[in-house]
Amino acid sequence: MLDNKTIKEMPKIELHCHLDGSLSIDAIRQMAKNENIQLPEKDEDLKVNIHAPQETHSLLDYLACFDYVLPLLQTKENLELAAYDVAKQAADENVKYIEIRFAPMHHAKKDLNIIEVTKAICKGFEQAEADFDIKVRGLICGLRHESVDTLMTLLNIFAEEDENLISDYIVGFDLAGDEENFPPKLFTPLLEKVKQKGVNLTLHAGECGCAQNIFDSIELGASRIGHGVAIHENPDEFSFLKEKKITFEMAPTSNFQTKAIESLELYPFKELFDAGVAVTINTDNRTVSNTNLVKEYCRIRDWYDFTIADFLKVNINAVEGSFITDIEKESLLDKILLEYNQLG
Ligand SMILES: O=c1[nH]cnc2c1ncn2[C@@H]1O[C@H](CO)[C@@H](O)[C@H]1O
Ligand SMILES: [Zn+2]
Repeated sequence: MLDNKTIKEMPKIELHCHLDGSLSIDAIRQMAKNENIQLPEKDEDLKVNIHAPQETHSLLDYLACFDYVLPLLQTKENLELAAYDVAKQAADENVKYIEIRFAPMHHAKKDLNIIEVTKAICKGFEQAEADFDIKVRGLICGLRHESVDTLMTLLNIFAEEDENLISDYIVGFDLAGDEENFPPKLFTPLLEKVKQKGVNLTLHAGECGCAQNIFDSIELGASRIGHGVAIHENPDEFSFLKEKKITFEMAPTSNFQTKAIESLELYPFKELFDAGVAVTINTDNRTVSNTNLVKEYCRIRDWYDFTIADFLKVNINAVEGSFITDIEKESLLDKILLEYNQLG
């Protein structure tokens, strides 16, 4: 069986990681200091607030855990620090390319507008790229409980053509939050606009037991699906998903925590992989799920006895599904192939 050291050394690509769910304890403490906000002194006490319990009752329970850090994420300085911090953690896990997603509206509760929020986060990405061997891009999350009219304003971020930092770093759009009460079809007018603008689309879907949300999301233009766990109900559709080259962004720890799936026997990762569907491995939320990408790879190894070649395939899937240009994909692929060839 593959050892942990080799897994740590493997070059990795991560497509599904939330900024607000992935802050290190050091960064949280620094941000609180910047804002004069008191936190519990002991890390043990702080962790109770920032990690979701191993067993939450539902996705909504899990989502409640994000509230704690949001008051810290309302200034340019802290947003830049947060973006840098998450990219740094990923670089430490030998992630070579990461797409970090965030909901601008979560961070525009005080003085900043959504453009200022986005710019500050992109600055953090830029600094991380300068300091570490990692390429970082950002995705904009719309929150499903917001009205379509409100969410439409997020598309202004993609109109900032003369704003180089934003157009260089922001590569796609997503809908996150309460999938059960706000299924994809509600957002048809919004997603039509996303399509018209030629913005890449990934959607959280099939995290609440409803496989139809996956098919609706694809119909509405998503080339990638966040989690997609409910697809286990529809094995007959795997060939359709393969043909359509739909990328599944799965996150083992999170998927069990949110009750997206009840048992390992039902978890569709391996069936999708064997059917040639483009599955990928992600953290979702390093802090809320108390994980990192090395731990997620170890889980997959333990469950399915994955080999280096299997992990390479998963990473090729991730490169192909990423929202960078074909030329960038080629050079990223060359880079990771070189490192894989030097392993074990
Ligand atoms: O697994 C998930 N499913 C749905 N929404 C999520 C998940 N993880 C995080 N968020 C939501 O995305 C927002 C922006 O990062 C977070 O604040 C949280 O509400
Ligand atoms: Zn997510």
